[in-house]
Amino acid sequence: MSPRQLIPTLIPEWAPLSIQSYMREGDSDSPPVTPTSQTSSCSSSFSSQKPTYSTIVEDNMDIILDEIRPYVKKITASEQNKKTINQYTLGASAGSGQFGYVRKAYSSTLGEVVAVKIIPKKPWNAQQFSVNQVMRQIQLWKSKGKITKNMSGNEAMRLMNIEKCRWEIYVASRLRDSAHIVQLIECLDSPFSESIWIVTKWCNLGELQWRRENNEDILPQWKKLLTSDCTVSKFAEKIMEDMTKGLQYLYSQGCVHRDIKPSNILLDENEKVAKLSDFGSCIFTPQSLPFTDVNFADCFQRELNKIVGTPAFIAPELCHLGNSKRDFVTDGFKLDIWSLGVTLYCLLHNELPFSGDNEFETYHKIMELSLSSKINGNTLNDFVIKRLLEKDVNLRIDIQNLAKILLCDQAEHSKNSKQPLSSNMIHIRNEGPVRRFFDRLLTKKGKKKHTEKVKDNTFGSININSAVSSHTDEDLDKEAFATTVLRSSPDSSDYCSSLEEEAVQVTDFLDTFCRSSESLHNMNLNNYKQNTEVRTEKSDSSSHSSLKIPTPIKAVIRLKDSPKKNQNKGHTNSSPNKLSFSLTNGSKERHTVNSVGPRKLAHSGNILNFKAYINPAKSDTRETVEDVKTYLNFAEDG
Ligand SMILES: Nc1ncnc2c1ncn2[C@@H]1O[C@H](COP(=O)(O)OP(=O)(O)OP(=O)(O)O)[C@@H](O)[C@H]1O
Repeated sequence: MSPRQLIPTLIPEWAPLSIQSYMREGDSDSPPVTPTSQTSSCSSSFSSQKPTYSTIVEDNMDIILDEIRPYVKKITASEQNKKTINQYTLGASAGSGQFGYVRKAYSSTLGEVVAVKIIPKKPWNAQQFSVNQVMRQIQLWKSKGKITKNMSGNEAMRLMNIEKCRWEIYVASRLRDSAHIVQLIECLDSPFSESIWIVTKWCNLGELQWRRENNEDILPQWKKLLTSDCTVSKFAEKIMEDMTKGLQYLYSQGCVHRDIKPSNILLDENEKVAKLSDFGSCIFTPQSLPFTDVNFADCFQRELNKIVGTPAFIAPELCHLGNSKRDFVTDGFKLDIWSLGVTLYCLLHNELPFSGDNEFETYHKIMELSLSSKINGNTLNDFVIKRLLEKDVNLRIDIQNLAKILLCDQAEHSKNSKQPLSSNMIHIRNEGPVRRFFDRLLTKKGKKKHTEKVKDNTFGSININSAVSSHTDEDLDKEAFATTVLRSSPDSSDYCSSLEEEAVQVTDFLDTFCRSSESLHNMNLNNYKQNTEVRTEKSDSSSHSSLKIPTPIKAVIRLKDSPKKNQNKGHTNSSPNKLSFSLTNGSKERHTVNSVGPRKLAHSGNILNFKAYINPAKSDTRETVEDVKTYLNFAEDG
């Protein structure tokens, strides 16, 4: 009987043989090669490749592994029919994402229902990694001496996918101390398991839904979270409160989420709380990671300027593709504030604020379309539009101020009531701090009716009169905004005296992590949906697929879903499904990319969209080789 083949695992020492054939003899325990210590013996042009956030993380994977080890348990018992695995009895499917599917399960040790996310090690979505990405990764591993022999694309993709899971688990393990984050319980894996199993707390109401037939409809899910007197506005306030707490916690950990949207917010009826989930796009500031690198600050900065997330929720400062305003992002935390603003807007208006026929049109609207016509005198709505959906990143409210403004009443409450305010109680209360905040704001408005220009820091500098009664952006006193948003005003003590004045310090906001699971959202989702066996009724109300890609380059590589491909099935060989290649140098990579050919590329709608976006004056409907080059160059710079 031939021995069972070992499959790579989260914990490398569990399946040493599986990668041994790619490693230099006796090299498996050698320290990681840092970008700066690369030797000139690496013939590939990749040896001089600029370090990125992800390469730095990868170089320090040993440290990441040490951190996640306590959470990774070996699969010791599982049934063939997949009804049980270790102490978990699996139940119904709860939904699926781009990389795996989620099942409800019962934990006999915890005595409670949990969620189990099952991620196949070999990506089931063949488009999760582009050919380009896989080739680069193989070259990188080669240049660092981590592999010596050629590796098949499939094998590389599997290792890349496992590495992506390690990061996601690491992030989740760092974010376990907040009631507003979906908590990681543990992960299961073994050298014989085709999948990685991530166990988290169960959120019985599922992802946040927002689309409804009529604007004033209250969704059943909402009523379960906010049991009494649920209105659209009150529900949105509740989400704002919980998400502010969630983001405040992320900020305290130096973590930028980068994919805040309704489908990444899960609702828990028992705790009456909304929680943030899906940490695959998260990045930590260099200061908050347990390793250093001389290039880290720069790489973080570059990573922050990549388009990662979900197009409709991406902040305007990221949408300046291909022009001088790129590299605009220095404060990653404000990207999340914007996305929260979009989420709240969806709840309040039952529509996306910015939505185009393709991602580039969406970006254009995000940058150019004013929401001033949506200012309607509703305090919450106007606050969201003026402060969270402020296009100028310098004027947008930051998380410290948002938390200070919205949550200070809660701190006062706990101080005054002497009653310990458990997190559950906070959420069960009908009159949450946000409600009281807005009520108070309205009262204040009445009191200050005659004040010319109210410098009221309850709103972190918002001009109360204009926030409540004016209907245009022009009425905003931006200068007052800027000064009060950017510094913490002593006047705010009036309402926030019980709060710690100092937010947790994150020394600077440079840089990022290059997510290895880059994907172009539309193509990915379609393809994935075709591939997956698990079909669940995923609410259309909130499902917007993430763009886990710094650039649109995947459209070049992924021809699978292009109109041309549909007409002519002869392109299957260019599909990443069929990846089986090995590379020795960068020029060959170019060849491979070019061999896809401009003619075929001309059928990728995304290139045309990209072209129109970069140069709206040119209205031709055909791509030239130059267009493709521009596209690739842009992607390379991404
Ligand atoms: N802890 C949980 N409790 C309850 N339901 C969950 C939980 N985690 C996930 N789900 C359900 O499973 C679905 C899929 O979750 P998953 O995290 O795999 O994907 P996603 O976040 O929607 O997408 P992607 O990972 O592609 O960005 C969710 O939309 C949600 O409905």
